[in-house]
Amino acid sequence: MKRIMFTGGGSAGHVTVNIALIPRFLEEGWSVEYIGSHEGIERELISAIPNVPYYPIATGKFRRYIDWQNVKDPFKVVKGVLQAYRLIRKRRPSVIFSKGGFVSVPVVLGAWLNKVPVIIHESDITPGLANRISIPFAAAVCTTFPETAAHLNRDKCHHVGAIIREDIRSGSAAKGKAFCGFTNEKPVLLIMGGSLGARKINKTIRQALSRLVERFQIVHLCGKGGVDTGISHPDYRQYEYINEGLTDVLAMSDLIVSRAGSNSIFEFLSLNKPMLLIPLTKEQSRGDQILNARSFENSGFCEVLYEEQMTADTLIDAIQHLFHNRKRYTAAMSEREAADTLPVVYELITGAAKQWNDK
Ligand SMILES: CC(=O)N[C@H]1[C@@H](OP(=O)(O)OP(=O)(O)OC[C@H]2O[C@@H](n3ccc(=O)[nH]c3=O)[C@H](O)[C@@H]2O)O[C@H](CO)[C@@H](O)[C@@H]1O
Repeated sequence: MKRIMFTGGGSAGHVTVNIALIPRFLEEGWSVEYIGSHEGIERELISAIPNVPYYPIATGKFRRYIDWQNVKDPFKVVKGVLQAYRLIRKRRPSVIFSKGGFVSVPVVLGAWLNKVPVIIHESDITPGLANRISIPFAAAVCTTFPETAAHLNRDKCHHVGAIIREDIRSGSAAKGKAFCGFTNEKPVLLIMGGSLGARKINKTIRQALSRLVERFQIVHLCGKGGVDTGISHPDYRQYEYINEGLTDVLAMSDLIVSRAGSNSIFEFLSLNKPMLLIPLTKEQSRGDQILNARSFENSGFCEVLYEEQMTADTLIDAIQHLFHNRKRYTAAMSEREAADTLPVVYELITGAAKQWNDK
């Protein structure tokens, strides 16, 4: 039986691309397995998919800052490489698909030592650290943005576009309203702080809440530990994270305020949802979300509010401005030609697997 192993984790953004691809491989009769970390979000998300065994391995973080964990983590990475090497030797996949995140580095090295081809996917304009380390060991790199080729070995690069789960358009606004218990006709504003939440956005939304609920019903995805149980209002719903049911919540939303994580913004784009993006700052990240947000802004798909300028007042102004101009954004988004990415990526991966098997 043809076997593919997926890897990637740490944040939902590093798993959702895999979740979009896995059904295609299962439908085509492949055996699909996943290598992730012991404690990352990927464990929970992948365990919910039937027929996909999950193998946890040790993993360490590659930090840009000083932390006592920096002493321990290289040992964890070495342990992870050994575990991944043994696992891949035993399971003998014909290809590995890596979405990135720290757990993917030991897997890519384990695959390379076993001479199993690796296909990488990069969601952002500039590659993340885990992918930068992994790319020399990979057969090919799929990119979401065409600009990414400028940062990589062009021979390995394939611009495929965003890989989005196929069910993203299947949501029902009525089910979303029932899920949230919304009963009136006010427009729905979705606040999404990225899969890991966003403390500053959460705080500012709550400062602006009494004014925002006058005009909107609000769904707030706050991230782990972000729910404030002291706030209760019939037009305000808070959740740490929604897995099942997110498509319905997206279908019901009229406007979205979000971080500029690549997967989320391409999902909003595919649904033509007017969006206000608040990218992570350069201090909080490598600046990838700023580039994502600018690219969308230049295409006329979104408005951007930089965190440094965000107060309750500027946030309310920006949301109102977006609401007034929502039709312009929806029109710009619906005019673009959306690529059918999944079949292209499927061909690329199966092509690499075939070449390896034919050797
Ligand atoms: C802090 C950090 O490192 N962020 C990075 C991380 O983003 P992060 O994982 O936060 O965000 P993304 O937007 O890329 O992906 C989030 C995914 O989670 C889903 N979702 C989110 C909330 C929820 O309640 N339910 C749910 O299903 C979204 O629909 C989306 O598919 O990876 C992205 C892609 O490499 C990068 O662009 C981000 O810069």
